[in-house]
Amino acid sequence: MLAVQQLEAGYGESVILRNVTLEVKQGEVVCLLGRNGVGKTTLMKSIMGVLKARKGRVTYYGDDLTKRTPGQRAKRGIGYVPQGREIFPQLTVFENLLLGLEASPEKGRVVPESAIAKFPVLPTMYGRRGGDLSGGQQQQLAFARALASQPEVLLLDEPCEGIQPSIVDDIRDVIRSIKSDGKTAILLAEQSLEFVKSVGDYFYILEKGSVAWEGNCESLSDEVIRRYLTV
Ligand SMILES: Nc1ncnc2c1ncn2[C@@H]1O[C@H](COP(=O)(O)OP(=O)(O)OP(=O)(O)O)[C@@H](O)[C@H]1O
Repeated sequence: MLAVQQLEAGYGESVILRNVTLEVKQGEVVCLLGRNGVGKTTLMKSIMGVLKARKGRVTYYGDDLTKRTPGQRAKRGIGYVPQGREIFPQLTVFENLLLGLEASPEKGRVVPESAIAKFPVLPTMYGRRGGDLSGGQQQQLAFARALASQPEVLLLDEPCEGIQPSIVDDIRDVIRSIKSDGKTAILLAEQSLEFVKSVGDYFYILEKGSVAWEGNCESLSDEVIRRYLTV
């Protein structure tokens, strides 16, 4: 459903991604792996349209999104949980959630129960400012905010980074439950191989901004890990 074809992207004079091609299918969790700085976040931003592609294409059900704005991509069904979460610190938890509805194709709806039910802690803190939440709570809020528009594709950029183990487990359960409904595709940038193996179906490894290896998560061998992922 989501395809990236021969994508090139970068910042200023520097080219970060070169000739990246990948595909994310409905009901699958596709993992994006690679050492620090290889371009995982840059790829996420390019798919979302926060960063413009210099070459290549991003398509969704065959529809070319490459020239579309991030808002248009969100309305088309792509949800994004950025690295670092990007919660609005001065807004309340509830207001942060309402902002997720801005990406919804139909305006004026309420935040769907399905988004909230996955994070039962959030309704207990609706009136608190986003900036006063712990990192793990902010991550849950960012995730629920992305789910508010009921996306068909979810881009998750290192959702477990700096998060306490109990919340990592909660996030794993949420990803599994989304996967089990079979409707949503997930692209997950992740450093933890244990996490990848517990939720992932397919993986792509980036090295120097290009896809260096890909395969089913069960086939992720120690040799591939040593060659492309060990620091
Ligand atoms: N806004 C920016 N301006 C210039 N260079 C940038 C910018 N953001 C990232 N880079 C550079 O692009 C390269 C890829 O960074 P990116 O954040 O995409 O990697 P990553 O694989 O997500 O790394 P990490 O696992 O550490 O998050 C790095 O060399 C980084 O320094």
